Amino acid sequence: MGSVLIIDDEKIVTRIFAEAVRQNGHQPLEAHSLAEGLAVAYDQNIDLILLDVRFPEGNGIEAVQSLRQTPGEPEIIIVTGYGDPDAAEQAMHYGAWDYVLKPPDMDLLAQSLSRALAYRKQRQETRESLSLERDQIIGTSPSLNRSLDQAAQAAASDINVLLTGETGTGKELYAGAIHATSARGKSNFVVVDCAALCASLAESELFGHEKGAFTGAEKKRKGLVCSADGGTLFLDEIGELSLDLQKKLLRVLQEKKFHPVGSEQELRCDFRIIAATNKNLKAMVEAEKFRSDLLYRLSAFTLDIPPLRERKQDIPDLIDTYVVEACKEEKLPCKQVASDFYDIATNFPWPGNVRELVGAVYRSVSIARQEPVLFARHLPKEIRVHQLRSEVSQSSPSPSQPQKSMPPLQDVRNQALSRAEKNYLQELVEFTNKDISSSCEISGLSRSRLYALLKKHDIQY
Ligand SMILES: Nc1ncnc2c1ncn2[C@@H]1O[C@H](COP(=O)(O)OP(=O)(O)OP(=O)(O)O)[C@@H](O)[C@H]1O
Repeated sequence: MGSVLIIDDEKIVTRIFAEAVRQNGHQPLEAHSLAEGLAVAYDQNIDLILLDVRFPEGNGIEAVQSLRQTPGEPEIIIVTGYGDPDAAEQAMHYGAWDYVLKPPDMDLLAQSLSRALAYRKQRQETRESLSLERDQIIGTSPSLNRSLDQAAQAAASDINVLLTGETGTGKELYAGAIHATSARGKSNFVVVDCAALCASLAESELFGHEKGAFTGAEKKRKGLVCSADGGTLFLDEIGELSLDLQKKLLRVLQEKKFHPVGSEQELRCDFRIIAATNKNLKAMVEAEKFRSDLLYRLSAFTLDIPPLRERKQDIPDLIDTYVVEACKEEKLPCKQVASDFYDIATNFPWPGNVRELVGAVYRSVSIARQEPVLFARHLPKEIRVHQLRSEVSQSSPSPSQPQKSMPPLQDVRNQALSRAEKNYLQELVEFTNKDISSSCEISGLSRSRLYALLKKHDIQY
């Protein structure tokens, strides 16, 4: 039996769907606005959501990602009275399971529902059996967990993997984890930064050369491809590879054979490729800047790593980890982190993702030097300015725009999350009889993070 949340502003619709869900042996829950739906999804462990599109407060499709990130990581079926192919595509892109038109054929809806629940059960079972050596990858958000599951699947096979995602999201980290977990984990992990390959020497760097093959080739040299024999060749920034090298790489991928520069002898190597890019390779193919046959070969398994702004709940753990690391490197005593530091860092959009956050933590630690607590004041100025600007613009509506009567979805989501967080902490403190060590153990929070959250919610301990 699964728990199915129906979010629709028309009560008659939620009632009809609830009855159908009950008849199929599942437990229905109803919500009549997106905000209410989000609050229920944060409070309860929901398996699947039937989601309407048009709400007085906004578009249901825009809420798919937020709903997918609630604790139950539910599957979502969009049920709408207004068929729109673009909206259907967008819904799939955001991770919806199905897109069904109203009034739905109840048998078909029931089929879609049970398939989604069966898929979910299977995913949970395989998640338990597959794991990834992810020691360095910090975070527990649902979207990070989903990408880790995919990485574990990739590690269990030997096919080529294409990692996509914005700069600084951790593509190299994932590549290393996939390699370490895979059957090739004991052999070499060879990193090639395609953006740094110098055009005239790129071929010899990749494939090696014979002595005297060109001016300056004083010794025979083994290339990076050969060093990856038995292991993994990680091609970072693959979108930067010239068309000429793309052609040569394609041949190597197809035949696993190549000639070092200036050599007649053909070498054979066995390696797996993991490539990474922050570019849109499909758009590059259309612009004839990337070979479609190479993209096809590389992307047997594609894994998109979400940007940090879509997994804000990982930010406090990342801060805790990197504060410890920065203090160690700077040979400073370890610092505590005040709640305003977490709050401002969590509100910042981090266009440079985790790399930018790590840089900000290091800068804050070095500014604070011997001071024992990191406050928001220690964060780089541009981050504090961003916070200030958003506070000022929220508190003073522009005179030319009528004041909105509905809050933005993000605010509603944050409030729902904050409420759920407070309830959880109150129950935790009660359950553990205010024992901080067991509270940390049960919640998985670090001591400093737990203290900060208790303080934030004004909970006595
Ligand atoms: N989930 C994470 N946990 C801990 N550290 C992370 C995480 N993601 C990224 N980092 C850190 O952020 C920095 C950037 O990561 P990485 O180089 O893997 O990103 P990238 O996506 O390959 O970036 P680019 O596209 O610019 O090459 C590194 O210091 C890495 O250790």
